Amino acid sequence: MILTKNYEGGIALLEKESEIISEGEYSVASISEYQVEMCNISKSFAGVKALVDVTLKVKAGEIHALIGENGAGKSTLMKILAGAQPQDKGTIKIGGREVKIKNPKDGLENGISVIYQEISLIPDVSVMENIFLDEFNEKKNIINWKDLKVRAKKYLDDLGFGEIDVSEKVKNLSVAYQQIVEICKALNRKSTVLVLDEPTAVLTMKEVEKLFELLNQLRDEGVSIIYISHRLDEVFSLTDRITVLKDGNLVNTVESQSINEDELVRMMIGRNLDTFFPERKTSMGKVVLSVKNLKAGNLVKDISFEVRSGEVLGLSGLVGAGRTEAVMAMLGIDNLDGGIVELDGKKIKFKSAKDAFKHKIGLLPEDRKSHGVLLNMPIKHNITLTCLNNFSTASCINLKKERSFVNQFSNEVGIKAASLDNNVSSLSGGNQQKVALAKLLAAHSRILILDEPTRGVDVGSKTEIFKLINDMVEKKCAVIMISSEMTEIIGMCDRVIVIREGVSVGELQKEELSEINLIKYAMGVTKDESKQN
Ligand SMILES: Nc1ncnc2c1ncn2[C@@H]1O[C@H](COP(=O)(O)OP(=O)(O)OP(=O)(O)O)[C@@H](O)[C@H]1O
Repeated sequence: MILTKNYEGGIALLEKESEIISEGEYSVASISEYQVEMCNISKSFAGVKALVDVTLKVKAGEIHALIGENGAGKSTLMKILAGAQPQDKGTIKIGGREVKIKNPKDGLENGISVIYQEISLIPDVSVMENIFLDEFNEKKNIINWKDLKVRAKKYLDDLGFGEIDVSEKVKNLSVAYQQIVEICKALNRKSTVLVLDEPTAVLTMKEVEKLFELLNQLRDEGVSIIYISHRLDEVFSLTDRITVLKDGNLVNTVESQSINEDELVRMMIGRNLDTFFPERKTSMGKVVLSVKNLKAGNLVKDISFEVRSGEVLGLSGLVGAGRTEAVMAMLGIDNLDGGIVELDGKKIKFKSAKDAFKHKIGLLPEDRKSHGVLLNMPIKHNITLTCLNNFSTASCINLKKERSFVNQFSNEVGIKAASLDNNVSSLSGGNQQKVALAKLLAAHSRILILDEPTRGVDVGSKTEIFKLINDMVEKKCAVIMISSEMTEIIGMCDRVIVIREGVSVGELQKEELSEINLIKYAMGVTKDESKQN
């Protein structure tokens, strides 16, 4: 297969070089308006209809949003396009020509690159090796490391991420930086179809801006971009057309300019959304947890905060500011190099997450797949893992009691699953996140630390999750919430500590919370100046 430009600036896929007549002109009978045509695609997993007769058509030089509730079938459709999963039925055309994409190699050869929600880089090798991985093969046994370094650096500089060390192992990078490395890898493949699954979930506003600039640039170069997101503001600001899926079915494809947010939400969830941030009765108690002058590794230099029972404390800041790292060190998961942690006014040193859990402190980790859930265990066991004692007598689990709890609880959290006996790995990304949260809520912790609690969760379910958090807070639970979504911080928190470059630089009360104030603190503007706005 040969990928070449067509006369409209789009991309054509030719079988032989002889099909090219002159630049931009070739002897293929018909050239489709669409770069990607997935027609009547169906897919089932052991009785679960993930996709039913879905058609998706994406033009060259278009950013096309693919949206829908958790479990609607978005990732499955993209996995089929990339060759990660076979469809049961339906055809795929790329550049007007029908193609059989049987495996990921076929996907790559057809110019398709997917950046999944869960990063798929090799953690133990360097940034540059990950970017150029496709270039390593047995024929090329001499690697020009100097050249790789220069080229990797250029990609990162061009994207505005020159601070990433190309020789650093990927596992040592933040999730946001790992995502940038994934994008560099796709760019190096000269992909003509780029799929991004929730790419901004871990990026801050500044990084999102940079990413959007890059995506607009790629669109202008004729790349077809399929953009999966639960953030509707992004969908409107970035994309040209939107395809909505619901329960595995196509609802519609519309021009982004032709629809407003309420109409889109109705298409997605089949109803209106009343209040996004539900009301909470606030009644704060005394300080339950406090940290002073926390120091850990290079990222946590001097962080102090305290949280009261019945309070939601936000930790805000740019990606890499040290929020997650501070919490990990506080709980003894990572090394704590200095500072004081107090629980109920008494000095304490947690040895591990398990130790913290014994003190009724629960953590919802940022990396759901590695730390939040046990993927190869049933959904029901994941949920009751933290509260098995409630259903056990004399080391025997009362299975009936356990099942009834799991049924009720998974309903409350809104987990969509064919059966709660299925493994968590069979769930969509957003539903896995809900299992991680359910597991934590079921433990009835008195202090909850939620790191990006609604990552990958659809709009309707976000509201449900906020209600559950509010219920816990009304029962006097103290919540520490780390979130890159500023609207979420503003809508949910009673108070916010802003962290910049490993230091807690400011505290904002509820009435002071605004995007502009949060950004100013995060970027280093003094408190008095920020309050004037
Ligand atoms: N490997 C699998 N085994 C069993 N069921 C699966 C598997 N992969 C997906 N499913 C099911 O297919 C349906 C669609 O899932 P998919 O991941 O495509 O949803 P999604 O729209 O991407 O959701 P999200 O927004 O949560 O990422 C879900 O019901 C899911 O549980």
